[in-house]
Amino acid sequence: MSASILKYQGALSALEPDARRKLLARTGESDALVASRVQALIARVRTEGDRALFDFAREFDRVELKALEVPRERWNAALESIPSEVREALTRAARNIARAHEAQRPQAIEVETEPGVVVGRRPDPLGRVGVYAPGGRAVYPSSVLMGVVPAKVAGVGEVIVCSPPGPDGLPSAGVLAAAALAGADRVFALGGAGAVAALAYGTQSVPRVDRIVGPGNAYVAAAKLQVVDAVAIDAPAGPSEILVVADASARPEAVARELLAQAEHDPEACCVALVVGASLAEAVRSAVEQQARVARRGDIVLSALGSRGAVLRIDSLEEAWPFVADFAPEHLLLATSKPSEDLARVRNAGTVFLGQCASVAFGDYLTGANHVLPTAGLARAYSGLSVLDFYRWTTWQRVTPEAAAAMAQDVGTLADSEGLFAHAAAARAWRVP
Ligand SMILES: NC(=O)c1ccc[n+]([C@@H]2O[C@H](COP(=O)([O-])OP(=O)(O)OC[C@H]3O[C@@H](n4cnc5c(N)ncnc54)[C@H](O)[C@@H]3O)[C@@H](O)[C@H]2O)c1
Ligand SMILES: N[C@H](CO)Cc1c[nH]c[nH+]1
Ligand SMILES: [Zn+2]
Repeated sequence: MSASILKYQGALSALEPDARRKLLARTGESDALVASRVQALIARVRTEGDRALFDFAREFDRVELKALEVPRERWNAALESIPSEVREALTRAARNIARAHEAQRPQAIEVETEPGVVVGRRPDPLGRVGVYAPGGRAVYPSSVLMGVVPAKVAGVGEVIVCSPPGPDGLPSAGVLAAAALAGADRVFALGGAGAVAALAYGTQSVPRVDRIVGPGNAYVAAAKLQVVDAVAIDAPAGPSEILVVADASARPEAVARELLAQAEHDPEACCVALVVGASLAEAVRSAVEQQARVARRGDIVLSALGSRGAVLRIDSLEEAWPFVADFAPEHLLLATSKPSEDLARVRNAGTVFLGQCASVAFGDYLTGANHVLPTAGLARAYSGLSVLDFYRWTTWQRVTPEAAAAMAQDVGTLADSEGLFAHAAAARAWRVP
C-alpha cells in the first residue's frame, strides 16, 4: 500500500499522547513566526499609516494600488456585471441570513431587584464596524454577506468592508457585488494584517472601527488577536476545520466529500473524521484518497490532509463525545442515524450539521446560519458570529429615596470593610435620620 495522504489514521484510542495533543492543538511550527511577522506589520501601519498599506499590497498581493478605497460606482457596476445566476444566489443567501439574524435581535430589560431598585440594560448598535472578507487563495463574497447583513440588521451606523485586491487593484467583482447587495457603506482594497491594523487604529484613509469581524487565514486571525487593545473582535476565525462523526448509516463518499470541501480552503485547514467500525473507517479513508487525487484544488487539499487530516476509527459513538468536546471544531457534521438525539451529547462546536445530507457547504453559503465561526479549539469559549456581535449594552440603575435609605447601612458596612470610606459616606448620607 502506498503512503497515506492523511497525517493520522488507525484507532482513536491508539493515538500516541503527543499525536493527540498536536491534533487537538492544530498549531503549526510556523505559528510563532506568523505572530512575530504580524506584530511587525501592525507596527508599520501604526507608524506609517497608508504608506505601509500600499507597500503591503505590493509585497503580498503583488499589485500597485492607485487608491485604497473603492468608489461606490465600482461596486454598483460589479453588481450589474456578475452573472445573473450568481446575483440571484447571493440575493437568496442574503435574504436567509437576514431572516436568521433578525430572529436573534436582543431586547432591553428592566428588573426590580428589591423594592424601589431597578436595574436595566439596553442593546445599542455599534457606531462603526469593519467586516473582513478573505481574498487570497479563494474569494469570499459569501463572507461579505455573513458580516454585513447581520451588522445592518442590528442597525450599525457604518459598515466598512476590507478585502484583498486582485491584479486590477480591486477586490473581486463578487466581493464588490456582495458589498453593494448587503448595503455596506465603504469598501477598501486591503488584505491581511494590514487591513486589520488599519481598521483597529485608523490611517489617513481608513477610519478606525469599534469592532472587526470576519474570517481569514493565519495572518488575519493572528492580527485580530493582536489588536484587541484598541478594538473589539468577534472571535479568532482562522483556517477552516471540520469534524465528522460517522456511524454505520453514513456513506463513505459523503464523509470524504465533506473533508475535502473544508480542506480546499487552506493548506492549514484541519479535517478529521471519527468513524464507527473498521470497515467503514477503511472505506472513508479510501474515498478520501480517491477524491483527493482528482481534486481541482489538489495541492491545497493534499497539504491540509497531509499536515492535519485524520480518519480515526472508534468502537461506538460514546467514544466520540469526549473528543468532540476537547477538539471543539468549527464545523461538526453528525453523519449518524439519530443526529438530532446526538446533538444533546455535543459540547463545544462552532456549528453542528445534523445528518449527512446537511452538508457543511449548505451552511457555508445558503441556510442563513452564519459561517464566521471560531477555530483552533476556541469554540469551547467563543460562539459563531451573530447579530449580538454588533451591539454593546448600556446598563442603568434607578433607586427611589426610600430604597436609598434602605440600602445605606449595608453599603456603608461593605465600603468600610474594603477600606473605602468616601463610598461609605456617599451611601450613609441617604439614611433617614
Ligand atoms: N473560520 C471561519 O469562519 C472561516 C470562514 C471563511 C474562510 N475561512 C478561512 O479564511 C482563510 C482565507 O485565506 P486566504 O489566504 O484565502 O485569504 P485572506 O484574505 O485571509 O489572506 C490573504 C492575505 O494574507 C496576507 N498574507 C499572505 N501571505 C502573507 C505573508 N507571507 N506574510 C504576511 N501576510 C501574508 C496578505 O495580506 C493577503 O492579502 C482560509 O484559511 C479559510 O479557511 C475561515
Ligand atoms: N467553510 C468556510 C468557513 O470555515 C466558509 C466558506 C465560505 N465559502 C465557502 N466556505
Ligand atoms: Zn467552506
